[in-house]
Amino acid sequence: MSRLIVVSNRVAPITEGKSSAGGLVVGVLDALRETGGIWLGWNGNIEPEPTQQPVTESDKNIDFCTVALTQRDYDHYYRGFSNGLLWPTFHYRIDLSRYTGDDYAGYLKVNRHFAQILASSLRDDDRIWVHDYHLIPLGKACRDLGIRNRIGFFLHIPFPSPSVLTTIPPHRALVEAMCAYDLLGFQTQTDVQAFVDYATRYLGAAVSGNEVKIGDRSIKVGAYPIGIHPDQIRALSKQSRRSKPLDALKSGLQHRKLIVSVDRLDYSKGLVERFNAFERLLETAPRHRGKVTFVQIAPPSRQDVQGYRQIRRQLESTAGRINGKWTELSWTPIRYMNRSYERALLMSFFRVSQVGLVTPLRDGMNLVAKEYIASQPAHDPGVLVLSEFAGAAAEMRDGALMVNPYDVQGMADALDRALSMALDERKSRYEHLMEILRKNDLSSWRDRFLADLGD
Ligand SMILES: O=P(O)(O)OC[C@H]1O[C@H](O[C@H]2O[C@H](CO)[C@@H](O)[C@H](O)[C@H]2O)[C@H](O)[C@@H](O)[C@@H]1O
Ligand SMILES: O=c1ccn([C@@H]2O[C@H](COP(=O)(O)OP(=O)(O)O)[C@@H](O)[C@H]2O)c(=O)[nH]1
Repeated sequence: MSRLIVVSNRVAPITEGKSSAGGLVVGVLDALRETGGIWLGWNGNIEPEPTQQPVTESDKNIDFCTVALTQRDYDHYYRGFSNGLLWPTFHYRIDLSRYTGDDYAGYLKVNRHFAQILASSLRDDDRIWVHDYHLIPLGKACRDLGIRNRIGFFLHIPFPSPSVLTTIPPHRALVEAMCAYDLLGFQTQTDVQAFVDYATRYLGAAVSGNEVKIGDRSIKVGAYPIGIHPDQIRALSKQSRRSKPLDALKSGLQHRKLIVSVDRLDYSKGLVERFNAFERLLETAPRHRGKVTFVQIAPPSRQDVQGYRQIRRQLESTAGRINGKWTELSWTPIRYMNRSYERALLMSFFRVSQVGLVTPLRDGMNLVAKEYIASQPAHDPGVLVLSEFAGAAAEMRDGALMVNPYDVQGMADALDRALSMALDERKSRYEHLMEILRKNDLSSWRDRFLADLGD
């Protein structure tokens, strides 16, 4: 039978239950658990010499094949080109992006290395599914080694419009490399359109239906919004209902309402704007003072990449300023935590909250938005306040309260509306959203992508 080989920079921790604060790992692990397969990627370690032979650990039906990176590769490939240039640019933060030729060379080198590792154990009928911006040139590197298997690529982050993409010096080489894949998957139709716009304008592509023709190559493109397993999340949200952390959260609340947010500590997530919106709510709707607590869980991420330390300092000072001004002896308005929690616990926090506040400035999808809804009790659901710039907005705009994350007053108004919403309206919004989450669940993401990739 044909094997499925998944390749991504980050690979799930093999220990069940260990928290992993990133949507790619969460989504791919859940999807692979059902089909089984091989998952190749970086093990998160730095070693003096490049790994020639990946270490394989098997867990049930998945073989995890991982390699270490050298310090130099980590600096140029992960920290430099991937997270110092591609991440900010693809999230429209060209002010934060830094290009160097050495980073680009290191990025290509690691991609070639991954291709060699793949080539060494590949069977003719294996299907290869490559994930995310770290590995854009992997398909081309495979083709250069003579690999003819079906290879699909899924981008978890937004694909920027051509005017932003072209700020990347090797933009043309990057997009040409994408054309080595048989199928290109994006989170939303907006991302697909941005890719098609670039391909037609800069590469002379002709588009017909979901096929993009460039020279003698024909590539399928499509939107495959990543989902969750809503019923599993629902079950998870109830699993920790008697846990100590949940008890501690509830006893700290003292029956106040709860607004909750969970994000990696990333400048793309709009945290400062969100803190300011919560303060604006306290200023403009005084009835909420002392009556609502905002819990922000923000595990540190990519702390050695420029831009991330700055956002951390900025947030600490914003939270300190707001709490300094508004805290009373018996109430702290913002609880800001730089730590991660196991997913089951997070879901139980969502379940007891009244509002899920998800307001990224840009986001490929944002699984937290989907998990928030799936965790709600059907008889008394909370309200999702969602940024129009999250990929999740394409599916969830009719059930969530939509906001522009740059509009502090607009977000404060949405919070006020969410906190005051009548039960009937909350229920009908929740039911509508659950229907969508069930229809576009994680299995359908995987199955649609693999069906289009073909054998
Ligand atoms: O691996 P890290 O550098 O620690 O970063 C964590 C992951 O962040 C990004 O996740 C994205 O994928 C999610 C699932 O599709 C999506 O909902 C979210 O909007 C994206 O930001 C990144 O794309 C992953 O490669 C990282 O592993
Ligand atoms: O402390 C944490 C914080 C986040 N997550 C999970 O990490 C994922 C974050 O994915 P999302 O798509 O929202 O954003 P990303 O971090 O991938 O940009 C979600 O499944 C969260 O439940 C977690 O397990 N523990």
